[in-house]
Order: sequence, then structure tokens, then C-alpha cells
Amino acid sequence: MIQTIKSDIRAVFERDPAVKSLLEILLCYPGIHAILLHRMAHFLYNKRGYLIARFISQINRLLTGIEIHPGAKIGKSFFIDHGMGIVIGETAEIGDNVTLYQGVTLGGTGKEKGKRHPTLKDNVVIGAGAKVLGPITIEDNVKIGAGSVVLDHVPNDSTVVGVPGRIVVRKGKRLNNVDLNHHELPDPVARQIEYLERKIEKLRFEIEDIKRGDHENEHKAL
Ligand SMILES: CC(C)(COP(=O)(O)OP(=O)(O)OC[C@H]1O[C@@H](n2cnc3c(N)ncnc32)[C@H](O)[C@@H]1OP(=O)(O)O)[C@@H](O)C(=O)NCCC(=O)NCCS
Ligand SMILES: CC(=O)OC[C@H](N)C(=O)O
Repeated sequence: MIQTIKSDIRAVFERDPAVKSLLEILLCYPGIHAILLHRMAHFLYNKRGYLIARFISQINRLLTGIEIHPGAKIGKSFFIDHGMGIVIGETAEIGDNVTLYQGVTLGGTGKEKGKRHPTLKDNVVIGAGAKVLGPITIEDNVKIGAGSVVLDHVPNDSTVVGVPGRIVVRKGKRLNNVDLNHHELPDPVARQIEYLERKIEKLRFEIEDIKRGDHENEHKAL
């Protein structure tokens, strides 16, 4: 736990050019206060202290303007810059070295039950005001532009912008404005594979939901 908290503090030094000192981080960074309180709430949630965990999460929201459900899983070296207006849902999963700016939502679409919030892999950056919705996976090294609304799985090393979110950079190459660059025409096979990957991911979550439901029913029957 201590090592994880140290990694959160290091992340501020690494990712915010505005920071001047450790004391400033401890006193003036709501993102740090929020992740400290979340790590405490998540510990209690895992021990089935659901009400106290939720209460801490609401105190956290009151103090920082950042609402993280205690069930959300968050990896090390997590950085929230500014923070106000962030909402992270119960079944969200966040890898290591992830950065969120103010106004980001990791939410549900309102259509799913069970796993209903996004999974972010490592080194993901999500710009101010972006909404990432549904049980989708955002793979490693993805950047999501400020103000985007992302509803689909995003493959690794991509930049997504706009509403709805579209991939504009993949592995360092721009994908838009390619009409006249014939050597860079969109690859229909790759697009189809990406589409199928997204569908498989969606089906996987649906199967997990069904299995979880069966498991709960078995328990009730016993
Ligand atoms: C998306 C972002 C991460 C840049 O990623 P990148 O991989 O370096 O992408 P580029 O800057 O090369 O931009 C790629 C294209 O997307 C466009 N673009 C970039 N950000 C965009 C956004 N938020 N919305 C819409 N289009 C955007 C660019 O204009 C460019 O278009 P073009 O190819 O037609 O010129 C960055 O623009 C961004 O939005 N960062 C968020 C930072 C933030 O929230 N800061 C708040 C601090 S308080
Ligand atoms: C307001 C803003 O751009 O914040 C990003 C970062 N804290 C910086 O100062 O660059």
C-alpha cells in the first residue's frame, strides 16, 4: 500500500509541469487526496465493509469533487490532474500509470448489468471532459482527446478524439485525411478485424454476466 501511494506521488512529479514541491502535492492536489481516500475505501470494500467504504467515497467527493466508487480497481502510479467532476464507476478497472484530467467519466451506458464500466490498461491518458462509457477495454498507451465520447474498444497505441470517438492516430501514424495518400488508404481487412475484436470483447462480457447470474442463482437455491 505504502509503495503504491509513493508511486501516486511520483506520478505527479513526472506528469505535471506545474508542480513545485512535495509539500505542494500533499496540500494542494485533490487528485492525491482522492486516490488516498479511494485506496482506503477500496480496502474496506474488499473486506465487505460496503457502507463505510461508500461513506468514505462520498466524503471524498465532498472534499475533492471526485467521485470514485469504492469497488473500482486502480493500479499504481495513478494521477488525476485538477480532478473536479470526475466520476469512476463501480466495475471500472484501471491499470498502471494512468492519467485522468478533470471532468472525465468512466461510466455505464445504462444498458448493461454486472460489468458495466470501462477497463483501462496501462499508460492511458484521458483528456478533460472525456466520457468513456460501457464495459469496453481501452488498451495500453491510448490517448483519449479532451471532450471525446468513447463507446467502443480501443486498440493499443491509439489516439481517439471526437463524438463518437474515432481513432485518428495508430502506432504513431495519422489515420485521417488519407484520401489523396493512396499508400495510406484505410485497410478494410484491419478495420473488419478491429470490428470483430470489439464484438468478441462485448460477447465475452455478456457471457461473464450470464455466468455470474447463474452462479448467484445457484447460491440462492442452496
Ligand atoms: C488527443 C491529445 C492527447 C493529442 O494526442 P496526439 O496523439 O498527440 O494527437 P495529435 O495532437 O497529433 O492530433 C491528432 C488529430 O486529432 C485532433 N485532435 C487532437 N485533440 C483533439 C480533441 N480533443 N478533439 C478533437 N480533435 C482533436 C488534432 O487536431 C489532429 O487532427 P489533424 O490530424 O486533422 O490535424 C490532445 O490533443 C488532448 O486532447 N489532450 C488532453 C489534455 C487535456 O485534457 N488537458 C487539460 C489540461 S487542464
Ligand atoms: C490547466 C492545465 O493545462 O493543466 C495541465 C498541467 N497541470 C499543466 O500545468 O500543464
